[in-house]
Amino acid sequence: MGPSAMLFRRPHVILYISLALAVAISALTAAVILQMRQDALAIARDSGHNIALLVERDLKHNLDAYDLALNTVLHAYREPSVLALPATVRNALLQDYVATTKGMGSIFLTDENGKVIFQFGKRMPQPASLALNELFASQRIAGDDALHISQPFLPLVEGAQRSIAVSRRLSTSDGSFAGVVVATLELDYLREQFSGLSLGKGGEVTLRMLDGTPLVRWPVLDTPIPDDRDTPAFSRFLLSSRGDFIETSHVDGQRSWYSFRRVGNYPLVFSVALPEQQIFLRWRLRAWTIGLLAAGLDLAIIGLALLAARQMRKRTALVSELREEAHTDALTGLNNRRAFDRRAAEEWSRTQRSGEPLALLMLDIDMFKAYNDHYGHPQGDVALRLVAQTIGGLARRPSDFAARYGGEEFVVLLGDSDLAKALALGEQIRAAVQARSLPHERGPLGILTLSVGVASTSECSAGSLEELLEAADGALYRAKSEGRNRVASYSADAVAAH
Ligand SMILES: Nc1nc2c(ncn2[C@@H]2O[C@H](COP(=O)(O)OP(=O)(O)OP(=O)(O)O)[C@@H](O)[C@H]2O)c(=O)[nH]1
Repeated sequence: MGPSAMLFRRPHVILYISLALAVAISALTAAVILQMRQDALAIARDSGHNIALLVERDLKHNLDAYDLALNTVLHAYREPSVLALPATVRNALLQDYVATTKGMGSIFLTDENGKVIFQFGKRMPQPASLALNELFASQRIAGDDALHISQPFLPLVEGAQRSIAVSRRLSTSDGSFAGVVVATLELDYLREQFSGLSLGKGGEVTLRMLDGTPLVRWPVLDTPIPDDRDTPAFSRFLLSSRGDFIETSHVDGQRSWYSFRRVGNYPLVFSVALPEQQIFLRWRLRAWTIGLLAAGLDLAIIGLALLAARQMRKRTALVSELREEAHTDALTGLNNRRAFDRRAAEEWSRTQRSGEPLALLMLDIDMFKAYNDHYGHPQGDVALRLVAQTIGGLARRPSDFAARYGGEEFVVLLGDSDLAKALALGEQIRAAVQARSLPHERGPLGILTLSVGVASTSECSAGSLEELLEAADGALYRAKSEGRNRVASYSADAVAAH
């Protein structure tokens, strides 16, 4: 049997195959969607890293330049030969050094009393109006001349912008306080730098001091930059010099992907936050599209398989119906002549091999032409059905095979039956038909009867199926000629007459 024939016999197999296919498609789709999600996160992560890295390097570079400017001024004022120069020449010289720093508000140097000795910049702070008293006081008591970054402040100068001050302490040779050198950095400059970053919708960058003081945020908020020093996100900034993590923002309650870096050795931390919703926005759209397509495909496959299975079942039912019809006599419901021929040939071969006897009954309704003529053809059909029913009801063993041989003639094939058994069944059938007492005016007894011819290989030496048929037919002829309504065997001695 070929694979397609096997499928036709088992339509549920196609359903199982389609289900397996649908499951495989779903699993593959889920794997692709998950991979795409990871890719989306990886892209956001990379872009966060890159932004943090580039900005951190730029900030560090800028602060290093500030430090260099402070040191230049500092060293110049420790150098007697520079100090000997006229103030205008000295200042012009120094200006050239410090003018390269970006975002510079101003740079100035004071003596130990806060008196400005050198100053340069767009907005010159007046010593009396310095909002840097605190810085000055803390540098006075500081034990070293390390770089100090101040809290943000607004210089008391017209047009000044929020700034931070980067300062170093001037010490005399014995280490006592000799003044400060201070450079102010306008935070707007940094904001401007940050504004050029491409962060996507909802993304933000923030520069904070390590004590949590926010300095610059982009995009700019309408409200002051939220102080988030007590948030879980900020506490993670303190754990290491760089890293990334997902955390819920305390500002808008959104989960965001954070990437952060400390700015060199300065007490500053720069962070990038990209909202998770935004990171997965495109992925979500694609995932839905792919997911729906896959679901549609699954449904189509299962639907088609259901349809095909239904068609196959219909076809199988039709085929068996046709097969049944091809072997059944339409009028009586008994096996037809073709079915008999096939079965008889099979049985003949089987008994030839096994040596078991094979018997045959030929049955013919008596004076049926007269019955038809008298009662009409339709009633003749009724009688035929009744006789067929009687024969079928008695030839019930699995090895019995009853068929309509043609017209008003029937046959019964009896596997593993000798003549005695066959005669007994013939007699049983004859008696049963007689017992029905169907009126037949022209019949031998005034009721419908039949004659039976019997032959069995146990008694006759039939060399072929045809010879066995001929023997049974001959016996039937004898039953008819000897008066009808009787059973006769192929030999004259075995006739049972009634
Ligand atoms: N109603 C009906 N009659 C059928 C059918 N097939 C055959 N016959 C009739 O059966 C009759 C057979 O008659 P005959 O072969 O002459 O034999 P008989 O009249 O039975 O006489 P004996 O066999 O000698 O007893 C014919 O009249 C056929 O028309 C059928 O399907 N339906």
